[in-house]
Amino acid sequence: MYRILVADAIKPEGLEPLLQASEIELIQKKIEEAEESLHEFDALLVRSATKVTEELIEKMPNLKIIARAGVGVDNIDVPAATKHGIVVVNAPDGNTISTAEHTFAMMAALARHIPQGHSSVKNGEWKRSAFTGTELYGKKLGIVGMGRIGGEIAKRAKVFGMDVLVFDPFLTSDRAKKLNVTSLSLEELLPLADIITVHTPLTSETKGLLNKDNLRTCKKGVYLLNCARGGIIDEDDLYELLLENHVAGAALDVFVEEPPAGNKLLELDSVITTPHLGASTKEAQFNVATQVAQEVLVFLEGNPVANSINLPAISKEQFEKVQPYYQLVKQMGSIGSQCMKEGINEISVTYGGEAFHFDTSILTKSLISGVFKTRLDGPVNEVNALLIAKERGVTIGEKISTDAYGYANCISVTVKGDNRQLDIRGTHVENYGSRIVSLNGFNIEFLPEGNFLYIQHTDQPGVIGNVGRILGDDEVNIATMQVGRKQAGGEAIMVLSFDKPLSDEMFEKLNELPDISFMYRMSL
Ligand SMILES: NC(=O)c1ccc[n+]([C@@H]2O[C@H](COP(=O)([O-])OP(=O)(O)OC[C@H]3O[C@@H](n4cnc5c(N)ncnc54)[C@H](O)[C@@H]3O)[C@@H](O)[C@H]2O)c1
Ligand SMILES: O=C(O)CC[C@@H](O)C(=O)O
Repeated sequence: MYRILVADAIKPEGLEPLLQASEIELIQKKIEEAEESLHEFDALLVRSATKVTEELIEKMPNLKIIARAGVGVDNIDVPAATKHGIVVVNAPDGNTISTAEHTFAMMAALARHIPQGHSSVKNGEWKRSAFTGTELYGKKLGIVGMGRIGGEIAKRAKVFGMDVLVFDPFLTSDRAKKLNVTSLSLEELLPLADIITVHTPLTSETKGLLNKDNLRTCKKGVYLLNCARGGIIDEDDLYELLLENHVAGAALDVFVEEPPAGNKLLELDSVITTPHLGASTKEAQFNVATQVAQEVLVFLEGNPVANSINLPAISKEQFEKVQPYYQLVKQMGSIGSQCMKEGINEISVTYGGEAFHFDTSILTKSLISGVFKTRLDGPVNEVNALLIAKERGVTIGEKISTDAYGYANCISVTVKGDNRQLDIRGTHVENYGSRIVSLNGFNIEFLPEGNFLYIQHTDQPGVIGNVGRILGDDEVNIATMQVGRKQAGGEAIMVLSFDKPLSDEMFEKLNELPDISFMYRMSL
């Protein structure tokens, strides 16, 4: 049974996929109200009100996924979630249209002084000339951040007869051409635009992206809009430029502090505002709730998510290609870790054969998580595997090769410590399953599932018999046994599997046998 905490107001109809699922309990409570039971939740669903800090994450040791019903994840400490192995997903396009429409409504309201006119009439006035506005037609609209929302605004601006200038360092010339917009640097855009609207995420680079220094290069009388995140236009600088009438007016849906109690921008008539309503439509709220509900469900069922912030995005099609090897590499990592009784300096993997014509990075993450899972206490998974390896100074190598050692596909993993190294090879055969086919250069074949004993010994009569006898005397049943050697009379290996893990006592007894070089227990 998975327990999901819905901590913000998320549209209940959108949560239907989770409500319909079996083995899922959905609890709608604010964090403060759920304080006593935070440790029980597997998933957390939020909008922008809940601040998902590292402190909160630490109070939720069972948490596996954080879902943001919306686009911006600036209310979530993503690095902390990553460190704790928690997947973060969002709903990237469910509210695009609503936010673009809201921005457009704000633009029209700004240009025609609609909120001011509205208040004036309600106050019993009829001041027509005081609210003379400007047409949008023929004006130059500067869009800063040409992603999903920026793109929708550009389309609407074109229909209004506006000339669209955009600044986005990541915009390709192809997309600019398709949208029929002029791509400029910020320095080029600012002096040309009559109206500027920002649609970037809030990051360390975009905080204060528009400030008094560069806004002074704008035309006097420019209009500014921020329906993205508070702080992209520096609030103090904006206040100063509005007082000077250098900026004629600003439309703000978002603020650095929300609600913006005491914010001096609210004192100015030239500022029109809404309480972070960009995504507040029935349609957008249904879309984002459905998107994240589906993502959480898919994730809890063990399938790949499409909109993760801290995992490589992987499509269903891609996952079908990756899936057969996903568990195999994790088990190979686990074998490597359990057989290396010392610190690990290096993990390298080669994906051999025709099968690996896809992005193998998720497989490498699965391998690394397999290595560390048996060594670390906390959560270890594909989300934090690379970070854990980096923190421990472990070098990771990944190669693709055409050589599959006679198999259709073959994954070779080497785990190196200060003094030793272990080489493992595995393959996957359709309708047959995964097998380990070589350990330390010894050909062998076993299914990597269950409790194992790996014994390296001298190849001579009696060794296998002795092992069998000691186990038999203590009524330990051998489930399977595989042997391998490189040459007669040299070193050889045995891999035995048991229904239960081998006891310490039995391990010691076997270890005392003559002609045994070393042995390891593994649970896979
Ligand atoms: N007001 C609301 O209710 C509301 C609703 C939805 C989204 N938002 C905000 O709008 C933002 C944009 O949403 P989106 O769906 O268009 O996101 P998106 O990821 O599709 O687009 C963001 C664009 O910003 C660009 N960008 C990044 N850094 C930049 C920089 N330094 N300078 C210029 N451009 C830069 C990116 O290249 C990208 O094209 C979100 O991050 C969110 O914070 C607000
Ligand atoms: O939850 C909301 O209404 C705001 C969402 C919006 O800011 C977003 O980033 O998607």
